[in-house]
Amino acid sequence: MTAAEAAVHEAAPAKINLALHVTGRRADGYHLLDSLVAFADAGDRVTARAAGQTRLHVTGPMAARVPVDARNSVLRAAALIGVSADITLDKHLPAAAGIGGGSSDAAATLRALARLGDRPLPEALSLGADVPVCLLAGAARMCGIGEDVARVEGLPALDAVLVNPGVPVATPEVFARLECRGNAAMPEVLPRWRDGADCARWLAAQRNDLEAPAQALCPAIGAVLERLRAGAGCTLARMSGSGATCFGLCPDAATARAEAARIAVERPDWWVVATRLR
Ligand SMILES: C[C@](O)(CO)[C@H](O)COP(=O)(O)OP(=O)(O)OC[C@H]1O[C@@H](n2ccc(N)nc2=O)[C@H](O)[C@@H]1O
Ligand SMILES: Nc1ncnc2c1ncn2[C@@H]1O[C@H](COP(=O)(O)OP(=O)(O)OP(=O)(O)O)[C@@H](O)[C@H]1O
Repeated sequence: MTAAEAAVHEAAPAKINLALHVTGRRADGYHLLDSLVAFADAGDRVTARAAGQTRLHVTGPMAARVPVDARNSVLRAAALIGVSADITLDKHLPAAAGIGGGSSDAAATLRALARLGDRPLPEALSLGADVPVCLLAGAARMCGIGEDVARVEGLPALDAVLVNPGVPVATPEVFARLECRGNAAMPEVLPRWRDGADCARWLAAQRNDLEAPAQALCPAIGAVLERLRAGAGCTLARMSGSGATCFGLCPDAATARAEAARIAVERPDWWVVATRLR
């Protein structure tokens, strides 16, 4: 088998918290969550080839934003699974952006190295609270501190615009600024949404409890939400994770592309993509 044939590719899609309710706090300071999570068709890409020693190469438009040493979530994941490989991370997602870039890269690395080394997937929570849901990489309800993940069947595909203002936001600082830590969970049983519009209406009654503390820390989030709401195309605009990326839901792909084009012209310094969440 040639080296090219031995290459294993895994997508590392952006994680979007369609709703993120903070329902409590554990004694160790970690917060209890109830979150509806979907994944975009935009993301990073991990390629791994068998090698005697693990090496990481980072390429792509966002490569300069991530560490290339042992702090990189890809190398942390490789160490956890214990399979050595030559790994390329093609980085397209902004870092520290609330869309789980590092977590999705870690999950993609685990999937790739499990295939390459014929190993079972290890317990992933030790790599970060978002890594278990990123291992699933499909619509899910995430509870506990992130370890309790259940696939959600029947989430309609949602056309969306993702917008990041280029300001990194540190997740611990956002959680630390939360004023209320005992908020209501989502309904115990999720509805059967008829279509994307029905889902967007339901989501409008849910929340991201981290939006206010993140906005206090990073006022650019307010500007992003304001731009998403300025056009007629988005039926719902909300922040993902601990920010600063926000998403706008649109009735169809053409509207998402048009809204993305409008915002990219208004704010050429922002990261803007039209995508589909599922
Ligand atoms: C905000 C979310 O992105 C929502 O999906 C995640 O809960 C955060 O996931 P993550 O970045 O993978 O989180 P980790 O790297 O494990 O934790 C970063 C920090 O966020 C805080 N943290 C994270 C998850 C959680 N359930 N409660 C917390 O309080 C803790 O201060 C922790 O030190
Ligand atoms: N592969 C990676 N991609 C992005 N960031 C990484 C990576 N490895 C390590 N990091 C570091 O992790 C930190 C968090 O980045 P990440 O993109 O995972 O945050 P996030 O999008 O806020 O994640 P979450 O939504 O899980 O909170 C950054 O400060 C970055 O330096």
